[in-house]
Amino acid sequence: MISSSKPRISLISWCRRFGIKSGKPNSSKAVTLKKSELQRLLHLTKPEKWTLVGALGFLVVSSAVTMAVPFCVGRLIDIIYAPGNERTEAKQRLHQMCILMAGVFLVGAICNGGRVYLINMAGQRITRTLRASTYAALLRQEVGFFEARARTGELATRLAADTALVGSALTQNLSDGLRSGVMVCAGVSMMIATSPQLALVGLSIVPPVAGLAVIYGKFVRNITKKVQDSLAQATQVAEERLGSMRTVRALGAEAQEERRFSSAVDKVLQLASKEAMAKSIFFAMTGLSGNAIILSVLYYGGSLVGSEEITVGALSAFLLYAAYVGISLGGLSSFYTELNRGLGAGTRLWELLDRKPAIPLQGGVWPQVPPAGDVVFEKVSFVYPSRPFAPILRELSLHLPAGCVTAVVGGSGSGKSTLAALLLRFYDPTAGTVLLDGQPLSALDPKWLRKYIAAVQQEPVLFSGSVRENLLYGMLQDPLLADLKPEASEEKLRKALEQAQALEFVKCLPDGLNTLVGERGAQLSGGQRQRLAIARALLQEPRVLILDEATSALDAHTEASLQSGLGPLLKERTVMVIAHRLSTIRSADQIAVLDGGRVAELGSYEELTARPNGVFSQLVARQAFASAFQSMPSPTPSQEQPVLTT
Ligand SMILES: Nc1ncnc2c1ncn2[C@@H]1O[C@H](COP(=O)(O)OP(=O)(O)OP(=O)(O)O)[C@@H](O)[C@H]1O
Repeated sequence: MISSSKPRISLISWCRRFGIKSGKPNSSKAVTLKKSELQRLLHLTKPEKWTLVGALGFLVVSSAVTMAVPFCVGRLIDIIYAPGNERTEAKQRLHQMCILMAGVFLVGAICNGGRVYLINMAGQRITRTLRASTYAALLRQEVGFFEARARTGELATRLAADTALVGSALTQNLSDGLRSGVMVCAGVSMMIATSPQLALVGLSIVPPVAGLAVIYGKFVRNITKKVQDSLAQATQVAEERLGSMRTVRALGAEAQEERRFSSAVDKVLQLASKEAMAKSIFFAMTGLSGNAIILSVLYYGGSLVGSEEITVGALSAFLLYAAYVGISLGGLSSFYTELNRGLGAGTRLWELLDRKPAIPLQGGVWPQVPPAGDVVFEKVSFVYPSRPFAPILRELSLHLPAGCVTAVVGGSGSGKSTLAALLLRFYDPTAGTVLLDGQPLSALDPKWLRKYIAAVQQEPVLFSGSVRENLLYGMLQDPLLADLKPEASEEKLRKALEQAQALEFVKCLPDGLNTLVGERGAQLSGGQRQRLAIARALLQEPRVLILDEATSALDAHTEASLQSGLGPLLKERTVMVIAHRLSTIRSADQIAVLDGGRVAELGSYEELTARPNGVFSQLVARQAFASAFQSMPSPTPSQEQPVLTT
């Protein structure tokens, strides 16, 4: 005899093996089936309610047809086994019954097809809405959110896979589950109506299977979240590497990348195999239970037929109902599995959809007049959210007077680009304030702010599309830039390109302004990308312009003509120039030298070079020494921006 404690021990070890703790709440990362989450998931179906009601109607009819089959088959068998003296009448009834059944089957098939179509359409629409709102939620997040971890690939997976999982869990799966539920209820009722004793034998298996299903469902929810997480990590690895193919090739890192990706997908496989193991145990047990029912019903039913308590037809109908109930119970368990997978994926999506960005996209003071452009950094301290223990700026104070060109210089990593990022309000300072015309940036509407501040970043990015689309990027749809609509005139485009020294090369492109630039502008040179980015910024006609190493990829001649072309334009605005080549900032109104997270020196080029031991003088001296090597060819591995691995 098996002791009563034995199954408990094996169940506990089974649970442990799959990371389910019995009795106590699961680990903090575990997903529990909360009523509110289920409600939220179901809420997504609201816009599709009429489609789903239609599908439900079809479902009821098609299920009724299916459940009528065993009854009809039972009657047919009894007709076939009719005694000799009733044979002629039986033949007629058989004929009528078959015609009736053929008609009913046709209706059933049409309803089933209709159900599947409606459900699929509803599923696709829910997935579409979910994708769009997740993408919108992503776009609302502050810049720091995307840097917290290397996560663009992960986010792409959420957009593609998690949304599809939730969409199908709510529609296809819900419909199949409902169908199974209806069939189980109807089948059980018919079993009881046909023979209550037989029904008792047949249904004795349901309670233990239901218990198993609860444990299994909990496990599937947890493992789905883990599988989706590790899949997202694998996608992240692949996306980053494939997007930087030149660097991978130049450094001969293909084999290393192959191994890295293999180990990432190995993790997915490990988790998926746990899931498969649980699935196999569950399905094997439910299948075995189903067959055990059929066997015991046949055995017990046979004796009932022998004692003439039920007919052969009734036993056949009962067996068919039992089989349908068994299949539908299997369907219900799949429904339960998929619902839990949907919940697992849903939890990850809610995290994104509910996240409030640290810096909102809009909201705040919207001044009626454009700013004069007076910028003040007042005792600004800053650490990056992803590196909270590495202070970059320490109580830095700096005034950028309106209409003046301020150059910001300093050693590599001294915080120059960080200063620009704070001015664009990509981040908020951890202490201190950045002011524009005396107003803290945090009080101003970020949309208003970015209308008047433009930046040409150190590594300007162009998107796949034409040169024209890139120049007008962000302007076409923005009603705030109405003065540039419709599509900044050709003349304006031409002028901006001319000022950015880009007109000549754009003219030489195969389709001029309509030439496609490739992914991230890969079909253009670094210098061409920089000049297009400058033209894009000029088109915006900003009051404050940030040029962060904006001309670093240009040859000395093009850079000089660009500077002389830009000269008059820069006079009208507040300009922050970040430059390594110190010779290019001679004409700046003032130069701020960053060192140790503060402004170490401030003055004109002449004033600063006049201080023999000053930080700026040392920078100039070091650069003069380095320029002695300029004529030597640089060993740049590729044209791609230098890429570091995560
Ligand atoms: N997104 C980020 N997350 C965390 N740390 C960052 C981030 N960006 C920059 N840093 C760190 O902040 C410091 C300042 O970087 P920043 O880009 O402002 O320097 P920089 O003076 O512009 O350098 P360079 O002249 O080399 O471009 C560096 O130590 C850098 O490692």
